[in-house]
Amino acid sequence: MDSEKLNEQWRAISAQVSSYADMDASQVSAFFSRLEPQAMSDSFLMLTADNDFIKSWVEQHYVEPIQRALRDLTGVQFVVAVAVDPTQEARKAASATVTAPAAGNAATAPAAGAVTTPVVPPAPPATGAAATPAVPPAPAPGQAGALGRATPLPPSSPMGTAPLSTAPQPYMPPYDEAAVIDHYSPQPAPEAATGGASRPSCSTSSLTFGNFVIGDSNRMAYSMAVEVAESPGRSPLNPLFIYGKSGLGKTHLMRAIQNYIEETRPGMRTVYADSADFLSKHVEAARAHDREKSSYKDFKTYYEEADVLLIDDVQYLQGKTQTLDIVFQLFNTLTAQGKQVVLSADRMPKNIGIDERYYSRFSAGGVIDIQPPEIETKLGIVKSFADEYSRSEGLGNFTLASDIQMYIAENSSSNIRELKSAVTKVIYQMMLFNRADMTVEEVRTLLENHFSGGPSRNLSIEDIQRAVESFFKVSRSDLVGPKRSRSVVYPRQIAIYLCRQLLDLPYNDIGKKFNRDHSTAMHSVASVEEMLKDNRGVQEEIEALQKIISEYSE
Ligand SMILES: Nc1ncnc2c1ncn2[C@@H]1O[C@H](COP(=O)(O)OP(=O)(O)OP(=O)(O)O)[C@@H](O)[C@H]1O
Repeated sequence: MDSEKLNEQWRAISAQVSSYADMDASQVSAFFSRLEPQAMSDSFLMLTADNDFIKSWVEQHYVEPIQRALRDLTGVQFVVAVAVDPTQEARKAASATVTAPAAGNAATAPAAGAVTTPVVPPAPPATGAAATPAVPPAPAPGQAGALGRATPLPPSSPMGTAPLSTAPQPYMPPYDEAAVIDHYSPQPAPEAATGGASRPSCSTSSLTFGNFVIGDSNRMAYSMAVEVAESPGRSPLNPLFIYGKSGLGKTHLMRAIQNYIEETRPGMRTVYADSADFLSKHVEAARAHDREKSSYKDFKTYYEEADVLLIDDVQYLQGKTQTLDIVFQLFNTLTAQGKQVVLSADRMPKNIGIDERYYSRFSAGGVIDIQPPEIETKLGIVKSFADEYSRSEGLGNFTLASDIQMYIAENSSSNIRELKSAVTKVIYQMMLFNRADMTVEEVRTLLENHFSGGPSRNLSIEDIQRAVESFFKVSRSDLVGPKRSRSVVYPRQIAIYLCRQLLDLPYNDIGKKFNRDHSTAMHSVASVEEMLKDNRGVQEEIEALQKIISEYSE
């Protein structure tokens, strides 16, 4: 079978799997993007996965639905084999650690036009009492579609010094075309659909799966968290390591796992520890040890007896060797007994600056990042938070006007804390002065100094593309087109890098504006970061470009 036919067949099989009521179409789509069909005969289908983790996940969760789809489509019982293709992994090298399975559950119906509705696990196999909790309402419609919008420039953005005029011949680094990851896709990829099902929420904390708004930026992390909550201690998600910048929802997911388990498996002991808190308790226990021998033992026992241990923000332990050793011992003790460990950090394990034996063990299970939220996700969070706030404050039928919601979503940075506090501020103002009819202009004035982006929130991807085009003398059609010559690839990578640094947008959104996919955008950023480490020419160009671009946003 030629490859075109094979791909066509695979698409039909994927569509069939997605159509099953017990499958979450968006997760199937996200997950199957990590698979490639290699061969198909009358009763045999061979697939390759990015890596071992994906392979074993597919074997556990998707081989049976694929066989079912094949049976439904052909009437024949197929054998489905999955192998690992290291080339595939290499092509997606930039996303090597973003290997995420999906919880095999249906999703809540999406709000019209929005892509931000929580995916939710079905009631887990309850080991104790615990009725399935009430389902909170799904987020209301957001406004769909890509918004070519103004986004903030981080206040800390380095502004360089080299003026454009001093760089008549832009520097070009050595170029190896074969090594370029470049998935050119001028046709926008179809939006992943979200299915529908009931979802749990937990009463013990406000941070639950039920009020976690899902978008492309966090769907996989959410799915993995759900999977862990449903089946704690099961490989391959033990340990689970969630990473991402501040305020993107790592703690929310960890607490949601904890709450879900506490509610559905009352016999299990879950322990959540913030690393800073863990460190101070450890220091305290070590000090008290001289006076009272049991104190250190008590400290350790508290964690050792956990069935599920969640340690948040482990980057905080960098350089704290003794505490890290304790974490590592606990980690080994618990995982060896099949107890679940969940860790989080603001960066991937290998970038934390800890001993290799730690980070390689921490990376041994599921490693997943949370990306900055897309505009639709932010909108979903604004809406959901406003609803939650008005419910908890007993504000009755209060709603936040859609233009105000959009204003906040568009202007807040990726840190959801900033977004939430903007909503609180607006609602508070409305209530305090009995001004439910506040206009978006008034909200703009109220929030004038609230957002961290400052004046550069008027910057867009197009502004950066324009600056890069004139700097490197390339045309827009080349910058976003299929060409892979060195003179085009390098400026394209720089432009993508700058978009990521200055606009704080998800890779997917950036990739789309360059007709590229998420992994190509990620790879571009990783390549430039690599060059920046020791290449003065590249550093100077980036500085010069940042200076030019900063003028656009003044
Ligand atoms: N997808 C989401 N849906 C709803 N609320 C969210 C979402 N993501 C984040 N939040 C909210 O944003 C706030 C910050 O999230 P959280 O504390 O989980 O971030 P974090 O990634 O752990 O940050 P840090 O690294 O600084 O600890 C919380 O109030 C959380 O509930």
